[in-house]
Amino acid sequence: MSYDVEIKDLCFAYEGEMVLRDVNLSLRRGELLALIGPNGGGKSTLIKLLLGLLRPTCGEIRVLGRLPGESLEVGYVPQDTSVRRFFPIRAVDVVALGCKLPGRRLRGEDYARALEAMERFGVGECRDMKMSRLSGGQRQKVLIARAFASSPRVLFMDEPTANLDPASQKHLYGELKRFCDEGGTVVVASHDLMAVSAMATSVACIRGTLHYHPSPEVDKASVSLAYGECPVELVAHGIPHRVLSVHDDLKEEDHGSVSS
Ligand SMILES: Nc1ncnc2c1ncn2[C@@H]1O[C@H](COP(=O)(O)OP(=O)(O)OP(=O)(O)O)[C@@H](O)[C@H]1O
Repeated sequence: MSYDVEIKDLCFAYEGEMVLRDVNLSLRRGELLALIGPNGGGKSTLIKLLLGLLRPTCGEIRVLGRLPGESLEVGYVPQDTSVRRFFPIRAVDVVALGCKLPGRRLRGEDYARALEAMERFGVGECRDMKMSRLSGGQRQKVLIARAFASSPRVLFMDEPTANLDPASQKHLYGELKRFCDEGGTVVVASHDLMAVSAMATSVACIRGTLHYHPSPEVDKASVSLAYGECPVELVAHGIPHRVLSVHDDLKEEDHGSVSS
């Protein structure tokens, strides 16, 4: 079985300080993984490792069978959408650059794809505006459009809905679901537990290490492991309910790592 994303015995330290350890994860094609966990839990660090922006301290990562950063079929939405105030790039250039292949100039076809994606995410009218003049939500939508416009097989998204209004969030979740139904694979970090649980096919709780759940229903014990003791309500299969099930005995899942 080949996986779109494979992580084996990963650990990572910033300047000697270990922030991720014993991380194992295997994602099949079509999977939409919601990455949840508290502030500082390691979600952004894991996404940066998947992108090749950081290198593992130990262990291995493969994305589409290659080292992180090697595949061109990977789209990314960063958590930080801020841009330098005086950086004079237009929104449409940001999106078109996401479509450009390395080693060649931007072409008309890149701009056509960029505009189509910008229209799809409701920022077509921002095409000629400088990034620094856009609102936080508009900037986020431009970066989402960029990720989709690059025709990815795999999308990594770090808090992509943080600046979006409810209608735009719903639209993005619909697009992500469609992307996965058509054979794409997504890892999305989010604090929006209800929404991600409703759209995800699997959930990983991360707080230093990773606890994988092959379905979007997360038991209370795992949420406690990830978040501490805060009460959490989740939506699974579109039906709101309070998560009550507890299993003391966390077990090895078939293709993820669950440790106690
Ligand atoms: N560049 C860095 N240098 C040193 N430590 C860092 C750096 N970036 C993050 N960390 C630390 O790594 C840990 C994990 O941070 P990370 O940003 O991955 O968490 P997160 O789950 O994405 O948090 P949030 O929900 O707040 O975005 C934190 O303890 C953080 O302080």
